[in-house]
Order: sequence, then C-alpha cells, then structure tokens
Amino acid sequence: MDLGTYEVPEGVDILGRYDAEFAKILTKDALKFVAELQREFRSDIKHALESRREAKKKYNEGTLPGFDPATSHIRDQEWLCAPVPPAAADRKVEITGPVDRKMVINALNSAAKVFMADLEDALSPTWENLISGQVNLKDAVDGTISFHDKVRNRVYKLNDQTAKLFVRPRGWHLPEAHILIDGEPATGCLVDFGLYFYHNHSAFRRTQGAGFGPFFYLPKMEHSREAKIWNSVFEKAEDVAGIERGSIRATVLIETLPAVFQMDEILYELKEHSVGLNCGRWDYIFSYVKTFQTHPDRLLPDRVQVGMTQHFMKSYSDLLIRTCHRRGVHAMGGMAAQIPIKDDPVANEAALELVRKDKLREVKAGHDGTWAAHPGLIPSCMEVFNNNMGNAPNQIDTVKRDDAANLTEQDLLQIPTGTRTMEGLRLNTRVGIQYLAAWLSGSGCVPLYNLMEDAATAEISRVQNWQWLKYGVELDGDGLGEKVNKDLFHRVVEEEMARIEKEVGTEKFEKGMYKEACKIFTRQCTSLTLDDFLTLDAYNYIVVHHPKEGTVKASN
Ligand SMILES: CC(=O)SCCNC(=O)CCNC(=O)[C@H](O)C(C)(C)COP(=O)(O)OP(=O)(O)OC[C@H]1O[C@@H](n2cnc3c(N)ncnc32)[C@H](O)[C@@H]1OP(=O)(O)O
Ligand SMILES: O=CC(=O)O
Ligand SMILES: [Mg+2]
Repeated sequence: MDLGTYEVPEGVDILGRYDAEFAKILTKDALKFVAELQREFRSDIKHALESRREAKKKYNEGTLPGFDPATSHIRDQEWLCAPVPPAAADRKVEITGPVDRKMVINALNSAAKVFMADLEDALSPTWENLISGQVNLKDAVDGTISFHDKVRNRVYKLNDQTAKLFVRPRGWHLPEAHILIDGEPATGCLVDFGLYFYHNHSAFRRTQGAGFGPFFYLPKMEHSREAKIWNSVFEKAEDVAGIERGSIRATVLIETLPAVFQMDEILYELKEHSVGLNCGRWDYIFSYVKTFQTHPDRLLPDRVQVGMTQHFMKSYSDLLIRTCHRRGVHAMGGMAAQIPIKDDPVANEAALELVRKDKLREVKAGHDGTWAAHPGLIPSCMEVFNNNMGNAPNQIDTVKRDDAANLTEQDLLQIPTGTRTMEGLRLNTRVGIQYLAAWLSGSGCVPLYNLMEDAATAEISRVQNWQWLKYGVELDGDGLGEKVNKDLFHRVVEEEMARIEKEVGTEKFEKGMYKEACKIFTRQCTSLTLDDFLTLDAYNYIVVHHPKEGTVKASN
C-alpha cells in the first residue's frame, strides 16, 4: 500500500483526507462490512425515504397523521420485547454529547449511568469530526483513551467506574459524501454504525455489555418500516460477527410527529433488539411544525412557550411511557435545555431549579431515566431520580400508566397555547444564525444565551420563521401587532446580525462563518417550499474532498 492512501475494497472510494490514525478505522475489512450493509439495504432505504415524501405530500394536502388501522392488531395484542439486558437496566441519568476526545472522557467519567455519544444532533458531521470520533470511541471501548490538554497541562483518563456507552448514528436522510460506494455517497448512518460495530462489538460485549451489545440510539425515524430496516441491519451485523440474535440493543427516539402513532409498531419491529424509546422533545417540536407546514390553523407560539406541559407534549410523553412499560422496556425522558451558568450564581440556581422541575415531572410520570447535556447537571438529575425511584433500576414493572391508554389522536395533535412575539422572531433568527455559524465551523452543539443549542433546537427556529413568513402571522403577544413579512424579516436579520457582531466582537465575527450562516438561514426561511432539513443544504459547505490523496484499490 502507498503511504498516504487508504486501502479499500472493490467499489469503495474514500474522498476524505488521509490520516494514519483514520486508517486504523477505515481498514479494508471494516469498509467491506459497510459496503455490504449499503448494498444490501440501499433499496429499502430509498423506499423508506420515498415513503416519507409521499406522507409529506398527504400532510401538505390536509391529511392529519394518526394511528394506522392496518396495524391495530400490533397495538391491541399483548406481546413483549426481549428482556432488558442487566448491563442496561439502570439508565436513570444519561449524559449526551459529541464525540470530541476530551468530552468523551468527561462524559464517561461524569457519574451518569449512560453516555450517549452523539454523531447526530450534537455533531457537525465533518470528515474530521466523524472519523476522529470513531477513533475516540474505539479507544474508549478499549479503555485506553486519554487526552493531554497542553494549555492547562492536564491529562484526562478514564475513571475505574464509567458510564455505559450508547452510540447515536446519523438519521437515514444524511449522506456521507466522503465515502463513495459503487459511485454513490454512502448512507451516513450505515457508515457510523458499521465502523463502530465492526471495531468494537467484541470488546464492548466483554467489558461493558456483560455479553450484550453494542448499544445504540436511533434518531428521527418516521415509520416502523424504518425500524424494520434497522432490525435487519442488526441481524446482518450479528450474523457477520457470529454473535447471538438480540445481542445488539437500541433505544429509538420518538422525535417525529408521525412516529408517535407508530410506537408499538416500532417496538414490534425491533422486538429482539429493543431497549426502549426516548422522548426526543426538540426534534418532536420541529417535526410538529414541519408536518403541519401547510396548516395555518396549527401555528406554534414562540419557541420558549412550547414546553413539556403543553397538552400535546404531555400526551406524547405519557403514551410513550405506557407503550414502553406495557412492552417491558425503558421509557426514557428527554433533554432540558438549561446548562450551568458560570458567572452568575443566582441565574445558575434558577436554571438548575428548572432542570430539577423538568426531571421531577419525568420521574413522577413514570420515565425510567432522563438526559443531561452537561456534567454539572448530573448530581441534580440523579438526586431527583434516586429520591423518587429508590433503589429500583427502573419503573418498567411498577408504573404502568394504563390511564394513558385512552389518549387519542386529538390529544397528540392538540394545538399548543401561547402567543407569538417580535422577540420570538428575533431570538429564532439570532440563535439560528449563530448555531449554523458554529456548525459550519465544526461545532454541532453550543451554548447560546445560557441554553444548549443543537441541530434539533436550531431546526425549530428555522421552520418557525419559515411558517410565520409563509402565513404572514400577526405577532400578537407583545401588543405591537406587527405582521411577519419579507421586509420585516430582512430588517430583523440585519439588526440581529449587528447584535451578534456586537455580542461576539468584530474580530470573531469576521473570522467566523456568520455571513455564510446568515445566507443559508435566510434562504431557508424565505424559500417557497420548506427544506426538509437545515443540515442537508448546509452539509454541502462542510464536505472537503481530497482527490489527490485518493485511494488505492485492492482486490477483495
Ligand atoms: C436535542 C438533542 O439532541 S439533545 C442531545 C444533543 N445535545 C448534547 O449532547 C449537548 C451536549 N452538551 C454540550 O455540548 C455542552 O455542554 C454545551 C455546548 C451545551 C455547553 O458547552 P460549554 O459551555 O463549553 O461547557 P463548559 O465550558 O461549561 O464545560 C465545562 C466542562 O464540562 C465538559 N462538558 C460540557 N458538556 C459536556 C458533555 N455533554 N459531555 C462531556 N463533557 C462535557 C467540558 O468539556 C468542560 O470540561 P473541562 O472542564 O475538562 O475542560
Ligand atoms: O434528540 C433529541 C431531541 O430532543 O431532538
Ligand atoms: Mg433529536
């Protein structure tokens, strides 16, 4: 093999930068496994994405999402998912975060029960982030990961006790443009899953999973047919690795509006591989707007007013708990957006109190665990769950929530109450542009105005602006009564860009990607038809091909 080139199997091309560390992940055999997954499942994935487009067309024509009469037998009959593996029984608090080396160590050491290593909402999917992330995950599973912060002369290493690792690959819609398989970009999540599984299944099962694993989180699905593909991917991976059926376990995020009507069906498809569902509340709100993009009677109030106590959000969480516990698996809660505020103890305590309140609501409702965005939140979240669950690892058998069986389609779709304001429009714009600027620079999760912002929260800002513009809504909550139109929006964009420059400083503003972000965000908010995802268009700006380094073909 030439120095500086990846050795690839037939039909695979690598267009990303060569790096000797990356080559330990992008081995010929690992790439062969990814290519096999791609070839076996590409037509199913294509069909699933086409079905999403057909469903969107129906919703745009006025149909409301709902339970599918054709699968009522799955909802009505009694059946159980495979028993929860002992290694994943206690998931009271799960920390999430991108796969940055230092953060992986900090998350594993955080005293959370689980670390969800995120290749999705919290990660900008640059080649560097993704493949160095795979290096970090492998070193983490091997137990050898370390990091030397030279500026602070601090060495990071794993504690004796660490959180259990779950990995969240990208959603089905995202391509991996640096890896071509038979001339086409690979499916991002198959690259993420395939590389991680290939390199880590054996060590994970030995050291973390007590014979089970690896463990995954599966994002942004809209229908059980997508869960069926994942189940087949898992079966194929188990066969290739020669491990028992049901070794791999996954928690599916219920974070699209169509999927809330498919929770039993999704668990059914993944019956042998399931370890529960999770309330991905931020994408869920995004999906509510997206699903009802052409329904002016279902506009949301300001983003900050759409909390978990709104009837449609509470109904979604209650039904998720009931469904999971009926099927014998975890019902995981979601992410509070507040993070520690370093320089203001009073504001910090107020933020912590909001997190505690959110977690108390979750545990009392019957959730078995929750998400935390930052290590500083783990003690408070853990305290709330321990105080309310005692020594039990979960509430699967104790809080059945049969009362939620009566929740209807109307409950799940009920329009949230609240108002729309100029400040809501401004905040959407300011946050959307700053988040996108960070994402284009390689950071997929950032603190903005003392809240965590990631791809899911930024999506809410984008689609809400788009919808308010499309319907010229009246901003009725601040007494100003302005109607949103293009002139107003362009003025807001200009003023918010000036505010951002003032806040971050001219030097950072000029060096950063703010102007590019503003262009993309403004285009997406004002386009005739709504883009499905902010990150699909933005992805084109972070793809960096290195054709000169190329790849060297090797025989199979
Ligand atoms: C909608 C959804 O999908 S939610 C799931 C996706 N979102 C996430 O995963 C959020 C992850 N969280 C984060 O990325 C960060 O906490 C942010 C961006 C929100 C805040 O970041 P910052 O303000 O830079 O954090 P801060 O400076 O307070 O960090 C302090 C320390 O905690 C560490 N830290 C902060 N968050 C995390 C985390 N989630 N995992 C591991 N370590 C973390 C930092 O690395 C830093 O470590 P150090 O003291 O050793 O240097
Ligand atoms: O992925 C989680 C969400 O809230 O979105
Ligand atoms: Mg999400």
